Amino acid sequence: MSNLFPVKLEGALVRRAGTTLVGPLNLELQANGVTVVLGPNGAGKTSLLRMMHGIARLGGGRIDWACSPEEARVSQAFVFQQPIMMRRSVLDNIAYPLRLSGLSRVKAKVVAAQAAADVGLGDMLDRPAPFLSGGERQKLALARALVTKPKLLFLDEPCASLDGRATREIEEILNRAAGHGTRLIMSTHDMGQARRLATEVLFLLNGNVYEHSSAEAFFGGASTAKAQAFLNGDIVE
Ligand SMILES: Nc1ncnc2c1ncn2[C@@H]1O[C@H](COP(=O)(O)OP(=O)(O)OP(=O)(O)O)[C@@H](O)[C@H]1O
Repeated sequence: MSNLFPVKLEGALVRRAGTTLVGPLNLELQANGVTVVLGPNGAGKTSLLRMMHGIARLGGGRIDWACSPEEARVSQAFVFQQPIMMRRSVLDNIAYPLRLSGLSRVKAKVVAAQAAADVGLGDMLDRPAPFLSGGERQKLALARALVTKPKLLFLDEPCASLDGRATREIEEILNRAAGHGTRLIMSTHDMGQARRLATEVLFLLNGNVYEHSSAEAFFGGASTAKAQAFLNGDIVE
């Protein structure tokens, strides 16, 4: 259970060069579950996640967490589609956020080694991150994000361009994290993944939330024609 929630967005938007990328959005998310953000290319999925995480500047409106903004900031992490790694070992990459949070070098390495083992990288501790495969790199990104035990984890298409096996392994890690109480908000283009992981769906179109419903309701028959067309694999604009 997380004390960041409910989070309320009121008129929240992101602008870039005079264009509104996402919003204005009114949205309330509750403490439990896995929110999957769906929508066609350019719908604003990445912008929404970045706005909520505070790495895209709020150009209007507000985002109110159930805790202070500072507490919300330190309680969340973000996994990017193309994770940025230090050109150092797997262990050093995972230990880095722990060192930043003040843990001693020795303690950080012990905790990081366990986190690496938890995502299946236990036998690659000394391998330089640039030498990892795409799937291994994404597991490293997850270990690095989860090692500080965030209450909320954003993921932007975490399995894009990964094969079925790597995707399954990543989903197992995400399920475990969710089971341990980490709130997940993620975008994906993989409808199978959305069905497997989502407890609720945010369907975005043209920078706005077009549908917000339980996964059961959404996949059972979306309530808007455009969401249903998207589910059917049609081109939606
Ligand atoms: N830095 C930027 N400057 C200008 N426009 C941008 C910028 N980043 C995104 N956009 C535009 O904002 C809109 C929303 O982009 P966003 O990446 O949030 O969509 P998305 O749903 O994540 O798309 P995709 O599925 O293709 O990743 C798009 O039209 C995109 O071209």
